[in-house]
Amino acid sequence: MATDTLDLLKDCQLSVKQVNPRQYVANIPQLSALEVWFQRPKDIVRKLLSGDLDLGIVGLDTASEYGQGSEDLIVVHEALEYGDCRLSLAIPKYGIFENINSIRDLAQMPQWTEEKPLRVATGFTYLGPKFLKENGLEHVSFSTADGALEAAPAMGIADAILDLVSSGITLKENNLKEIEGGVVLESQAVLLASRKSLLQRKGALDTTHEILERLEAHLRAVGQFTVTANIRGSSAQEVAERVLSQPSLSGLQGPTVSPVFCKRDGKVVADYYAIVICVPKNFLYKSVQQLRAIGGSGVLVSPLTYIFDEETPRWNNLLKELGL
Ligand SMILES: Nc1ncnc2c1ncn2[C@@H]1O[C@H](COP(=O)(O)OP(=O)(O)OP(=O)(O)O)[C@@H](O)[C@H]1O
Ligand SMILES: O=P(O)(O)OC[C@H]1O[C@H](OP(=O)(O)OP(=O)(O)O)[C@H](O)[C@@H]1O
Ligand SMILES: [Mg+2]
Repeated sequence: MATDTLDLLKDCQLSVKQVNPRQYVANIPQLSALEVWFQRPKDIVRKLLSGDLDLGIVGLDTASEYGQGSEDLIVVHEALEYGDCRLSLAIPKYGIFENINSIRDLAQMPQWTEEKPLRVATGFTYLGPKFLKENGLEHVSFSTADGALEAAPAMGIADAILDLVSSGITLKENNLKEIEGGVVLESQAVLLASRKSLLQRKGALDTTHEILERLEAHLRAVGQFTVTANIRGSSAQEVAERVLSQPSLSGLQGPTVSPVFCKRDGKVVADYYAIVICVPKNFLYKSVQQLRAIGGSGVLVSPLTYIFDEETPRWNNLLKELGL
């Protein structure tokens, strides 16, 4: 996730300057009051809790596992849109599990007793037991490892595993399957803060505000295109009405309509109007079709870099969360 994090910050014009890759401290020239430290994900959460870090970027899975519901940990941005994965329970496809397809089926298997519990291998020793208990699995024992958990059932070390799944390829290659109701949480990269830092450390809240604004402006923009087109019409009002009659053309705040002037018979007239709208990327083709349907021509599509709103909803949520 480190590379994706650096790429995201760069896209927000917050380039992290690291002297060399073996140095764990760096800076961001645009944010002079900030110091960047490269740490293992779990250590980032631990150091937020101990007060050694003010802000951190990790997966929600790591935040939940090592944050353990602490009141001092605040999720400032819950969807940085990378590091997508889920924490999920998986069992072998074969043997006694062949017809087990849900966590209910698993809980109802007669095999699990106090003497011979369901053996689960997981690195998530806080979330794992909590989840299985909440799902009615009484007789469970846990073992832990730092990686390659998918090997545990075939090695005879465990009956099930609880680990991160993204494409599902690792599970498939190891003859394992996920089951209905077995997802503990959906995860992606999040921006975390220490509540104490934001309330007590001078400048921490201002810096968080700036980072949050840049992240939101960038992430809002990546899903959109700016579309401009020329439309023949009798007035801006009439063109706007035609544009707004189409479901995919309303844009962020309705269309901008400007007259396109030309000189005819010595007079300056406007027969055409230029419209500018923002369009979600997945609606692009539909929007182009709708523009054509209302007489649009010369459709230009450009990427959007930032969308700065008046104020970001997440900033207001953060202030509320902090009681400010
Ligand atoms: N296969 C995956 N696809 C997408 N995201 C993943 C995947 N595996 C892990 N992640 C996300 O990346 C985060 C970091 O995982 P990763 O295993 O890369 O950390 P690490 O640097 O190896 O740390 P550690 O050594 O503590 O395991 C996870 O917490 C999770 O949010
Ligand atoms: O569903 P997939 O796309 O196959 O990805 C899932 C795998 O990715 C993670 O492992 P990682 O590569 O981080 O190795 P590790 O378990 O040794 O940390 C996770 O622990 C799974 O093993
Ligand atoms: Mg890992």
